[in-house]
Amino acid sequence: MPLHSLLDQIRGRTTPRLRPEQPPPKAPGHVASSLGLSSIGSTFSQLSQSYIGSSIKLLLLGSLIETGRRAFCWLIDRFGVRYSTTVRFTQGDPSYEWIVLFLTQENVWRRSREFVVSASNSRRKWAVRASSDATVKANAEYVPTYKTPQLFRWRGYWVEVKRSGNVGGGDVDVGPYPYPGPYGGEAGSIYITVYTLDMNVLSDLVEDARLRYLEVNRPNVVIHLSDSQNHYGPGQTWTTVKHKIRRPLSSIILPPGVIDTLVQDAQEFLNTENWYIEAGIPHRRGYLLHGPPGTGKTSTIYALAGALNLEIYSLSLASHAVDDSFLQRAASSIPKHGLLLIEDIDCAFASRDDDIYPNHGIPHLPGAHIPAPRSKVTLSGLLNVIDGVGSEEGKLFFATTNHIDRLDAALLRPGRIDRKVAYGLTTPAQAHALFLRFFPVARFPVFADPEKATGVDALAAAFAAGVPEELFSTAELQGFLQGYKTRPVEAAHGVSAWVEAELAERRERERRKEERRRRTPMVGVGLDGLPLPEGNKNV
Ligand SMILES: Nc1ncnc2c1ncn2[C@@H]1O[C@H](COP(=O)(O)OP(=O)(O)OP(=O)(O)O)[C@@H](O)[C@H]1O
Repeated sequence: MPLHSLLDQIRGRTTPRLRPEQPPPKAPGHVASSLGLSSIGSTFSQLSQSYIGSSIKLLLLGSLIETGRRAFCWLIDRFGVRYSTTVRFTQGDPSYEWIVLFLTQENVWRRSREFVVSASNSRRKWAVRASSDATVKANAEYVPTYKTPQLFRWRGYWVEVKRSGNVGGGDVDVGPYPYPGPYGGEAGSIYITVYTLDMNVLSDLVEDARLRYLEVNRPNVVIHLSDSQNHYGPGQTWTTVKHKIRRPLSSIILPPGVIDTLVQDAQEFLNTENWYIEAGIPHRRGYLLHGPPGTGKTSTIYALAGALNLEIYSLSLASHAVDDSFLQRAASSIPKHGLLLIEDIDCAFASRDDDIYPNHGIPHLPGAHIPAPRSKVTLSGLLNVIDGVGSEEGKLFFATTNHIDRLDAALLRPGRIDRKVAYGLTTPAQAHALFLRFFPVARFPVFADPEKATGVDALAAAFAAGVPEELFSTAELQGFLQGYKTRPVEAAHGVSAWVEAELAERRERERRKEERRRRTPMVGVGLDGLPLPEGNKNV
């Protein structure tokens, strides 16, 4: 160690020694500014280093999270697609009714938080009762708006239910079911998703829904109606469902054997599908019930459907919404063993004299010409439907008419109409039976008429004798008897006077009709030889 350094150490002071490589000291002012800049610079560089570092870290973290989220969604999607099955039930299809009932029974919407309150409706099945108080129950129902998806357990599986479809303008559910109803809007759909690997679970669920529906409707006949083409938008056909209490076959009063033969025939048809297949004959059967109004044609079909457990799909060709393509669609959406009913089938092919002698209940003004309604359905369109073109087999087809003579021979040929059943005005035997249906012996004392010591059977005979043979329909007699629900004696004695009054009224109606016809200016003679009223020149 050099001597001066050693001396410095001994003195206890250290004098900075300039190393030869260090730059010479600068002026005091210059040093200060140099020192400030460098600290700012270093602070800035430190800051920017930490900022960029944090940003990068954040970026990495965000990317990691997003990637994780996407991977998770992907997994969920994969899981959803692979391990769940979804089906859609669209309103207008019969299966929609099954699922509505099923969900109601499962009380799926009990956690709904948005309701439309409505007055009680005996037909509504789709409501939640908010109170256990019987009087409240009877007066108001809470119909869920069904917006939120609901999860529920069925036989140990998780099932999710969702609903779609707008509700005609406002978001209000109207009518007995949670779908738009006659207020427009698209058809409602219900989506059911079952979370399971087993595909059969879903079909089991649908079958369960169907069986419950059949069970609930056992005391009823289910009638699907096709009100209008645009009811729920294109594709929707059977838009309304009605439930009628099943009518016993014995309540239909017809000549002996008529109804039994009909039921046996339909039952045999349903039981012999294989025979039809082996014989190469299309498995369908057509029936035409014809005769005057009010003689029991429709009642027979309802009672038969009830006895054979069939659902009725009824449509009217008079509706202007029904054309060939609609008819085809409607017929092909009827499930197997459904009964297609076309009432008043002749109205599709109105004859020329309809304009002169309207039977549609439209009062004719003197001299006025009101054209009879014409259907948009063509004969060939109707024949295609009856032939079952494009639709499943195993269906019964029933038609009714008051004018069999107006029907085209092509429509009546076997294979289309296999059985024709004629209905007539009431015979004395039918009048007798009708009286006893109103006043059964069991409910009325042995001597219903104590003065003459006669029972209801004798009164029924007197009633039948007072009704001229085949002049009145059963519906007309039923109307008369309804005025005497608990008074068989008055009913039996009063029928002759009623008959007189009815016949006098008919004569008067005929007279007025004849007079109107005479006053209506005629312009020629139609192809059928009948006079044509003004406005009918081109017919
Ligand atoms: N043969 C019958 N047996 C029992 N009830 C009958 C009979 N005919 C008519 N009725 C009663 O009359 C009413 C009308 O009957 P329904 O509608 O079956 O007659 P319809 O022949 O189909 O008439 P339309 O040709 O006008 O459609 C029903 O209430 C039904 O109970």
